[in-house]
Amino acid sequence: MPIIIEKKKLFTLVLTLDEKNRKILLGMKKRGFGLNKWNGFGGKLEPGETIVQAAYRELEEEAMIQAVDMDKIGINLFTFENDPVALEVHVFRSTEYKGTPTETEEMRPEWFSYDNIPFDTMWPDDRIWFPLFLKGQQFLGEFHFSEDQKRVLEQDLREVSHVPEEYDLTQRKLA
Ligand SMILES: CNc1ncnc2c1ncn2[C@@H]1O[C@H](COP(=O)(O)OP(=O)(O)OP(=O)(O)O)[C@@H](O)[C@H]1O
Repeated sequence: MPIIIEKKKLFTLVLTLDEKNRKILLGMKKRGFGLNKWNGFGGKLEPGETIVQAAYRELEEEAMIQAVDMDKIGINLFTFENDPVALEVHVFRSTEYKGTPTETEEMRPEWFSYDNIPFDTMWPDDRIWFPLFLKGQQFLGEFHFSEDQKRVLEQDLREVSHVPEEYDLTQRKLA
């Protein structure tokens, strides 16, 4: 079946690392899309906001911390069987922050060792691209999901030396 994209929605996803202690901050999603999964912090853009602004804002709203640094490390394009709306998720890596991670209405934050990331309770694409993310390698990913959002049916992940401003849909690998 061809993968048809009629529309895409932009999202951010920020993952905060404690590189010295090889730990990553994840949040348990308490409501909405991705409920009961561990994930980074992020969400949709607000009107008039840039992708980077949205990344800082969502981290602050959901984990109550302020990133000091933030590097865009990759973009993942998610599609779902029988759904023409693609999610374009801009992934950021942050290694320094101010404040204390605190539980909010949306997320319960917790630190995990790099060797003990709870992939079984995360989006199934995460275990595929996290290895590149953790070592700081920039990437572009495409993941096509089953209609029930439980399984990755097709995937393409590549390393890049520059992450573009937006995903060029004409260069898609899965189509
Ligand atoms: C399909 N595979 C996926 N794998 C990993 N991460 C995924 C994902 N699909 C979406 N994501 C992320 O999940 C968050 C949803 O955010 P979401 O709660 O919908 O956004 P936002 O906070 O704006 O919503 P509300 O304010 O509650 O409406 C957001 O970070 C987005 O990047």
